[in-house]
Amino acid sequence: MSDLLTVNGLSRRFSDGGLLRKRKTFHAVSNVSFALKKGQILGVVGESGCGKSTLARLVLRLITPSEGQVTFDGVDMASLSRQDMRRLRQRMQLVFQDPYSAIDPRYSIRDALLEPFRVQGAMPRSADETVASLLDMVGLNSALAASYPHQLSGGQKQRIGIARALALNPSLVVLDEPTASLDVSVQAQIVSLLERLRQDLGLTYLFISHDLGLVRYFCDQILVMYLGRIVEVLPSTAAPKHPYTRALLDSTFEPDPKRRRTVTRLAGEIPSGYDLPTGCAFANRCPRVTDLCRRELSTLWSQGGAHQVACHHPLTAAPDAIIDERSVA
Ligand SMILES: Nc1ncnc2c1ncn2[C@@H]1O[C@H](COP(=O)(O)OP(=O)(O)OP(=O)(O)O)[C@@H](O)[C@H]1O
Repeated sequence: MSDLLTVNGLSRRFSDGGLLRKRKTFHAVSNVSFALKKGQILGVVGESGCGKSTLARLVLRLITPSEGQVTFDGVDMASLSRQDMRRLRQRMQLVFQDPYSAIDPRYSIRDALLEPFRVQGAMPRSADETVASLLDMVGLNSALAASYPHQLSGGQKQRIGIARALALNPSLVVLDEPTASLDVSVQAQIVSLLERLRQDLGLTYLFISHDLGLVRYFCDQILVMYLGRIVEVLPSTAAPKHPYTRALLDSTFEPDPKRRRTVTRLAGEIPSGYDLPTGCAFANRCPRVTDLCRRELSTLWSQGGAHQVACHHPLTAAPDAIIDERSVA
């Protein structure tokens, strides 16, 4: 399987609005590299503010990188003219977290679904048929075409958001927390819809979430981000080796009491992105920290196969072996 998307040494810094001499630089994404194969689902996980959405916007070139390169299907996106970029955009689409703000409340569902064609200046010959087939694709009745967003439930709106993203037949879909604003039962329906669409349409997903449990269930490969950097790259079935990934996993809900583990609460504050520490950014919260961690940042190093970790003292025990005795009734 060939790579659809490759990202090399991608960084993005933001300057605050201070006067020139006092201006401070915020490191939102630092030196991120990965490859995403056609047909695969890559999860990007981390706490709020770790740079997930900035990474998504960089990949889609909605913002330009401070450094680094994004290659889509063999084409360096920085080399494209505006017109070529517009053409390429059809092949990479974004599904937003908040379906409420993603659809203009003044548009009927029909108009919302036809908008991508209008923007590209390529209206379909039979607009009604196109709208009906998009609605059918996401499991909605074609009668909804005449409705307005306020008449729809959150789940229905997210289905419209997905249909709109798929209208122009993209290859890559970036899903930015697509289920975060939905009820748990609706979340499960949206995840299974996304899985069916991926199989039926041969889509490739970049799936952004703060929920490691969901990412492990849905994705093939996972990138774990902490303060703008990748701290671990792991296949979804692998046991985490970075203490941060471990702590994220421990904080997810495990319905099976036999597999339930001790919940480790992360102590300490996330350092500021204005003032990155020299060593590991997780050092002040890490139970395994040593002087080496405070002094030197570990590069990502191989743990066998596709598994890589940026940690001087990676974990060795399998996670599910660590069971909280108190929770086993
Ligand atoms: N245009 C901007 N100017 C200044 N800082 C920004 C800008 N965009 C993002 N940031 C900062 O970069 C950091 C990363 O933000 P980002 O939205 O990528 O994180 P995230 O992991 O997606 O968080 P969340 O899950 O809360 O959406 C945040 O601290 C944010 O304040």
